[in-house]
Amino acid sequence: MTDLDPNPFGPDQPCFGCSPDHPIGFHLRFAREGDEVVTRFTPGPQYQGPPGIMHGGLVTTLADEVAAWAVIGLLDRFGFTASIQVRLHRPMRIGVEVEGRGSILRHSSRTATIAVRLSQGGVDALTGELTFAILDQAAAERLLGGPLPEAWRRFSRAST
Ligand SMILES: CCCCCCCCCC(=O)SCCNC(=O)CCNC(=O)[C@H](O)C(C)(C)COP(=O)(O)OP(=O)(O)OC[C@H]1O[C@@H](n2cnc3c(N)ncnc32)[C@H](O)[C@@H]1OP(=O)(O)O
Repeated sequence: MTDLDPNPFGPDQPCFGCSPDHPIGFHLRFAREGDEVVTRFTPGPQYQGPPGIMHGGLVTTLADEVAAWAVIGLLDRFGFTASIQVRLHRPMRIGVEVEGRGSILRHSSRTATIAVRLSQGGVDALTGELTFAILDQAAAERLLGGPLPEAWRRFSRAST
C-alpha cells in the first residue's frame, strides 16, 4: 500500500472531502493498493440523518470523493463529477469505520468511470459507478468561472 500525497492541490484547497483544514469536512486521506485507491473513515454524529445512521447524501458525498481520488491517484488527472449512480444497500452506522475503495471501470482522455464500494465490517453499504469529465485548462476555467490555480494545472488534460 502506498500513501497518496494528501495535498497535491496546495495548502489552500477547500474540498469538503479532503481538505485537512475544512471545519466540518471529512478530512479524508488515500492510499493506493494495486489498482484501487483506499480510504478509511469513521463517521461522527454530525453526519447523521436518522438517529445513528449517516445521512444518505453524505454517504454519496463520501462515494464521490473516493471516486474523485481514484481519478487523481490512478490516472493523475482531476475529474469533475458528471454523473453518480449509487445503491445504498445497508445503513451506514455512525461511529463504525468505513472502508472506501475506488477503481477504474473505463476511461478515455476525456472521461473516467469509477466503481466505488463503501463497506463497514466487510459488508457493502454502498456500491456505485460515477463518471468524471476530464477537462483541459480552458474548459476547467470556464467551469470554475476564473483561473485554475497553478497547482491544479498538471491535472488537466492536454488541449486538443
Ligand atoms: C481539491 C481536491 C478535490 C478532490 C475531490 C473533488 C471531489 C468531487 C469532485 C466534484 O465535486 S466536481 C464538482 C461537481 N461537478 C460539477 O460541478 C460538474 C457540473 N457539470 C458540468 O460542468 C458539465 O456538465 C461537465 C463538465 C461535466 C460536462 O460538460 P460538457 O458536456 O459540456 O463537456 P463536454 O461536452 O466536453 O463532455 C466531456 C465528456 O464528458 C461526457 N459527459 C458529459 N456529461 C456526462 C454525464 N452526465 N455522464 C457521462 N458522461 C458525460 C461527454 O459525453 C464527453 O465525453 P466524450 O468526449 O467521450 O464524448
